[in-house]
Amino acid sequence: MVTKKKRKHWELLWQLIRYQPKLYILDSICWILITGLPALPGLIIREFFNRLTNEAQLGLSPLALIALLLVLNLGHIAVIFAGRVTKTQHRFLMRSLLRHNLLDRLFKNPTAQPMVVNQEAETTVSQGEIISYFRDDAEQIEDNIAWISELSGEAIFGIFCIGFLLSINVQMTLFVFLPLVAMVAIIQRAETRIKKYRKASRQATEKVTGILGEIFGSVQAIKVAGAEKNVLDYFRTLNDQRRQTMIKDSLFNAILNSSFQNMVNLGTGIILLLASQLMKSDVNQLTVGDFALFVYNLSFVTSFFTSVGGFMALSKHTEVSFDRMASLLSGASAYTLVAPNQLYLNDLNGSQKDLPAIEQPLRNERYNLQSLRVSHLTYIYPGTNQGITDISFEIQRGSLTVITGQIGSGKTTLLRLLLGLLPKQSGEISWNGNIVENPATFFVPPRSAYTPQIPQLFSYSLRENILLGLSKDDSDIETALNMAVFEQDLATMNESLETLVGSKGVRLSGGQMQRVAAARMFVRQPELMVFDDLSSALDVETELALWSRIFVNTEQGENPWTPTCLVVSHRPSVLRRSDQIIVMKAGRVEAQGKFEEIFSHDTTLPGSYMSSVR
Ligand SMILES: Nc1ncnc2c1ncn2[C@@H]1O[C@H](COP(=O)(O)OP(=O)(O)OP(=O)(O)O)[C@@H](O)[C@H]1O
Repeated sequence: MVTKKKRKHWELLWQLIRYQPKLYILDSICWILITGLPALPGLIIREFFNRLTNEAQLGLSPLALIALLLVLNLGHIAVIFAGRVTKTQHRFLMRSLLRHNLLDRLFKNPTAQPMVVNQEAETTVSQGEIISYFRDDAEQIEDNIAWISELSGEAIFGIFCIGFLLSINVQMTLFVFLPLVAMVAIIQRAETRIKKYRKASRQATEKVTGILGEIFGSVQAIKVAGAEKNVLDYFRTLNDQRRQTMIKDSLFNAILNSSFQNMVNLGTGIILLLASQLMKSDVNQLTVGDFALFVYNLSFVTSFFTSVGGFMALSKHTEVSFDRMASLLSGASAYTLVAPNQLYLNDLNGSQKDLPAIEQPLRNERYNLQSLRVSHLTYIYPGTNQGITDISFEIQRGSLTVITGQIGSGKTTLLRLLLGLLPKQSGEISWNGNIVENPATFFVPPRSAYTPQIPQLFSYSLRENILLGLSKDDSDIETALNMAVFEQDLATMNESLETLVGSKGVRLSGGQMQRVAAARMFVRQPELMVFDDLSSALDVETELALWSRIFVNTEQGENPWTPTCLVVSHRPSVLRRSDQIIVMKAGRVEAQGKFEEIFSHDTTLPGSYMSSVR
């Protein structure tokens, strides 16, 4: 079991390395030279000392040897500079690829809501918590990749130096391996603890970033409730927990690193004692130059072994990071994280590939809505008995269907289920008599568009919020805004379509946000328009004007369009002008039909609800 997991983690790292092989090789060459070039002065030092004892082999003057030393050091500085550039570029690519792939996968979830799978159970991850995955875990994996090329550089010269040591004295060299054996044994024994501490510290960080996100998202609510002290106390508790787990994690790491360092130092001490004995003895005598070279090379070998120890611990942390990121993939393979997707980032020369054109939705007569049928649709929220059960209805082209009912009766759940934003547990949806297999990918423009109860706007201009990458003329945007009854609001805005709406549209009123979101739908001219409770933010006249414009204006002009509307509403005026009403109660359809049929005097609907719509 353990072996399988280990292999998998290495396979993922290998996939990442293969993403940009040329850059990786260039970077590795730089790092081989950065770590390896300092080994060469050892030869010069031996020559220098042997010259003092008249045992030199090359016959170079001391000045020439010093000049050679200088040239080597200048070359070293040059490769350090090049290595920094390649390393930064490569690290950035690795981190970006992981983040891109994780984000791409999250967007593919029907709800685009991050969910983490832990022990078979799925739980949502808040916007604040997700930062820890995108920042800390991606950087951990990036660190591991960076270490591989640095360690390969050290390994090549480590082996080269071991060769030298062996050529000088085999017996002494064997002691070099003792610390390495001990380090491997320690890592094997400490594996569970390394992972446990790292997992706990990541989870604690996740909680802190999570609460920070929630605090900043609800400052007003906290102030209004006078809950500042309680919130800060809770924040402090989470920070204390984080401090404790981080200290454990860092301390354990530091203990491991220092024990590796000390083991290596002890090994070096033993070797030096042995060397002094050999230098004194008649047999196997070392020259002063040999000894100088041995000591010089020994430092490379020992620092390489210390790095190996650190690297083994780092790899365990990387396994934790891969596991954590993979838990967000909703069952997709961990390979999704390392898939070689295009990133469109600047390369080493500063050039960048052109971004792909945004796919413009194509209208296709074949998809024109004639009828939409929903049969026996059911969804119960996991772990609860809330949701909707056995919902059936049919919608005809060009009609207005209103879903109504008391709060919590399942109206939003029904819309979300129909649009594939929740996975249906049973039932069927057919579009023109054909079963819709995957509603999440089917109910998109130009087939369908949706405005949720709380519309999502971005901190861009009005134009960008409406188009979201779509290519349309200003006249189309203005027509859409006009249909959304926004023309008077637009006239008061100095910057017109270039007006910035602020983060999440804070510079707009609730009603303006709703109508901008509606204009976003209209500009796409979808066959089916789904609104979740427009009435909540619009006054009666504005809403009536909006419905009249939808059904009057769309049949005229250059591009006649026959939209079909499915809306949640409680407003009597909308219920009256609808073609069909679906009344929900406790997750089921309580009544269905035209206004007069449903709200006649002998209705069985609850009195309070009846009086609210009459
Ligand atoms: N994510 C969720 N997890 C668990 N239960 C949920 C979830 N979302 C909604 N519910 C429950 O499902 C039921 C239906 O909720 P839904 O939001 O569909 O009602 P609604 O009719 O749209 O309400 P409102 O008129 O207040 O918008 C409610 O009892 C609600 O508490």
